[in-house]
Amino acid sequence: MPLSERALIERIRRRASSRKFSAITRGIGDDCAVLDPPPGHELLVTTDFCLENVHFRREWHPAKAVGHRCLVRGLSDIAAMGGDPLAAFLSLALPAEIPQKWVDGFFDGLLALAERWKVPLAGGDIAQSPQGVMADIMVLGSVPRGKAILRSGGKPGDVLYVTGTLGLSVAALQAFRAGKKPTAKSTPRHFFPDPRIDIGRLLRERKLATAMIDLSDGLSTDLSHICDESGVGAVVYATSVPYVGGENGLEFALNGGEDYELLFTANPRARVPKEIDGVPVTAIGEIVQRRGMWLEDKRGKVAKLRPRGWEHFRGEKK
Ligand SMILES: Nc1ncnc2c1ncn2[C@@H]1O[C@H](COP(=O)(O)OP(=O)(O)O)[C@@H](O)[C@H]1O
Ligand SMILES: Cc1ncc(C[n+]2csc(CCOP(=O)(O)OP(=O)(O)O)c2C)c(N)n1
Ligand SMILES: [Mg+2]
Repeated sequence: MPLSERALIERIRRRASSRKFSAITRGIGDDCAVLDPPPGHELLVTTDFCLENVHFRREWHPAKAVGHRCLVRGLSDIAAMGGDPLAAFLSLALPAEIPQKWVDGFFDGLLALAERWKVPLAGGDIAQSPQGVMADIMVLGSVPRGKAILRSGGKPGDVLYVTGTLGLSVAALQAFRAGKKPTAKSTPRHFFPDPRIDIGRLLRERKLATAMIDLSDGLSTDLSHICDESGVGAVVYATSVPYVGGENGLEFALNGGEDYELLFTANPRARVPKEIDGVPVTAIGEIVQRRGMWLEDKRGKVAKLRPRGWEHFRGEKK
């Protein structure tokens, strides 16, 4: 059984004290939080569910990793716009039978990541859930007016880039399904992914990216969002996609999901660094005028690339 609603909110309030943040006039404790965004900036707002047995399993994921991954989902969206996070809000529904120890672990993970990126938890809601933990994270961010990097800016001829190494997160899930016990040590990118906020900001500041998205559903599906919004197509070079070997390596990289890396397009003349903050930045393809997506293999053979990443309502499959 968790603490009472009142006691729980008091505990969160104590732990999440947002006094030291200049953008927060009023944090936890009133009807609304009062925010004071930097002058000349626009607000970014994103919200994402984190649901038991959809996004995590209590028997697979330590509470700390669940809290961390919950906040990462929002921070990664802010990164994908080239923005800086301002404040986070958490709506949390807990089943009556959950131990307070689990709840404390969840906040350990969430607040450690919030601290690392200096994002105050400035409000939220608590309710009893009829079944399973349900967390909805909302993150507000800011970006200089008119400078957000949209999904819609891709142009034919642009080069397609991705940060990091893909497919590691889904590989950990597959290991769980096979009865193995992957750990944060063996697969940190699954349990404790770091959001690519600094990279997103640098790409915006240096005007390098023309379009950007974070990889939550999987490269094939998230690339289709860039293509749809930009009104373009794309060719991906299979041999360039950064993944760790293994028979399913490429499949995991293309369709796995929850990589929380950045996928972006850039003008071919843009000087995109090969590495940013120790994270590799790899050219994996190009944007073309013709709508659709194609995968080119090492012999130059081209096949249709379909969006086969994560989709809710398609039944559990990965
Ligand atoms: N229930 C909803 N009501 C309104 N807008 C929604 C809803 N669900 C998703 N959206 C919007 O649809 C767009 C795509 O959502 P989604 O694919 O979940 O993005 P992401 O992968 O960044 O979370 C976003 O602009 C999101 O805000
Ligand atoms: C128990 C469990 N099963 C499956 C997955 C895999 N999974 C769940 S949701 C998802 C995709 C991302 O989630 P979504 O809610 O679509 O995020 P969004 O695109 O809205 O950011 C993946 C790969 C998981 N993380 N945990
Ligand atoms: Mg979403």
